Amino acid sequence: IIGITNSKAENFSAWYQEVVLKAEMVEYYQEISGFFVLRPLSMHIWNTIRKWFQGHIEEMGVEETSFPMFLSKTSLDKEKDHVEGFAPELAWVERAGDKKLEVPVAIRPTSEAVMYPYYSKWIRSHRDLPLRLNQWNSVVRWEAKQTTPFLRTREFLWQEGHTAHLTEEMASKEVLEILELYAGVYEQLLAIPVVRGTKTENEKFAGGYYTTTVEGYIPSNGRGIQGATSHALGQNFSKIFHITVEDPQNKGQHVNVWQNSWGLSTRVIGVMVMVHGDNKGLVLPPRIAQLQVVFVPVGINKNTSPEDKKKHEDQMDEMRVTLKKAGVRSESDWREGYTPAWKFNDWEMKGVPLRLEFGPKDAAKEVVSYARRDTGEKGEVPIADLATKIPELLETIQADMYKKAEISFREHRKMITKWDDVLPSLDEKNLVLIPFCLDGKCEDRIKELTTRADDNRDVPENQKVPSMGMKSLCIPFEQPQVNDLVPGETACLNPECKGKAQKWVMFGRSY
Ligand SMILES: O=C(C[C@H]1NCCC[C@H]1O)Cn1cnc2c(c1=O)CCCC2
Ligand SMILES: [Mg+2]
Repeated sequence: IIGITNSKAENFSAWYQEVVLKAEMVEYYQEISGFFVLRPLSMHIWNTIRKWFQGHIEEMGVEETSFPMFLSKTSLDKEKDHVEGFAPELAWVERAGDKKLEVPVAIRPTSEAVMYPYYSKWIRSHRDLPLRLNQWNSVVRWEAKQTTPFLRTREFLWQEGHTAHLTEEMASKEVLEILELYAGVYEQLLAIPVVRGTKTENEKFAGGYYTTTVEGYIPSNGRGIQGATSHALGQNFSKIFHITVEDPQNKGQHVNVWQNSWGLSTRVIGVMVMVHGDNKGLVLPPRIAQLQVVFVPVGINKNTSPEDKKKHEDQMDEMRVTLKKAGVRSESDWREGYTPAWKFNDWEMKGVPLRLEFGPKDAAKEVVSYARRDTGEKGEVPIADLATKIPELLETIQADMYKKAEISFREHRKMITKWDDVLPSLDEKNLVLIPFCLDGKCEDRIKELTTRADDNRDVPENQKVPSMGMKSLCIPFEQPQVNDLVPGETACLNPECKGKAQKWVMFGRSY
């Protein structure tokens, strides 16, 4: 059978794996587990994101760089505090050919330790600031946990931006500019709403000063997912790597520069699949779809005369040219030996946003029949109006996909003021906003208190009650303006905590 055999609601993880494989997005790399091949459909999405993001950071004055993919043990040991937690994920090269390496080298899991010795060398005067470099590359993190395409892989493509500034103000301004671009990748390209906020002490990048993040929501399981992070590093790394400039305010004094680092990876593609996909397969937002429109000829069969078939083909080619001129990416499916219905299923599985059916009856009426992938809605467009109506329809699809996801996310963000309402709310696939004291120990306890002892009931997958506890996802920039939380007065929601709530914090089961 073609088409997706797993149901998204019944077995989400099996559905996901099946979709990314059958839609020809990825291939499992059989030779070594945890690695995947990205196929053209995925690379088109990644390249669309890259072009958009690259254009914006160039406007900001960010330049491109490319550093070696290996780092030496010596430079790694320099920042052992922040790396130590990650050491198990480092992949090492010990030998080249049959020669043992004097000093083993690690494959970069991220490039701070590779780049910052050179930041120290290049940044002498405050005139060298701001230094803003970004690189598009891949990194390796030898995950111990189960890997899954796009969401958790041992190698992934990303961009990593690393900047240095004279003052904390200049650095913090950029942190937010970049975060807004990350939100734009999700909201404008992938039709996915995200909540912007700050990570708590427990969840921030340990080597940094503070972390800002865009958080997504997966309706199928009600879990939160980190979308991308923009970190203020403070002066932590410039102290470790001695990146200083003479203070223009008072000569002779040296100040450590203020740094940021920011990253967005191919994980975004996995989020898009999970949020928009359905039981027929992928549903692609038109702005990132390699193929936006597929023409399928109908009503053509062995009784059709060769000249009629030829005429039909020419008309379809003409329509494709019209669409190409209007900036629409389309193909015609003339595959022999497959019924239109078979073709409809195939393109639906691959997520093509809009199908145009064209048969002799349509030709007679000088229309083309359309079917939207997101809603299934059908209709007709006069051939004469293609150049305007089809781009409009694609933008409508993009907007409707976003709207649907935004409503779903908004409806599943619950403000909770009674501790006993937390678990039931999580079990209804919600994220929760709770009055929280911001203390790391309290957060650890909240995770424990909301972890259900797995009683190993052998219930069917979709009734299996998730046992994981809730983590903090972010402190939303947009704090609910209600008086249920008076900072410093309202109690932290954790019943065991004596502390006072400082902020509404979004918690949830998460990836
Ligand atoms: O990578 C970062 C911070 C920063 N790196 C650059 C891009 C933005 C941001 O991700 C955090 N981090 C996550 N994961 C790991 C490391 C690590 O530093 C280092 C060791 C292996 C695993
Ligand atoms: Mg990790």
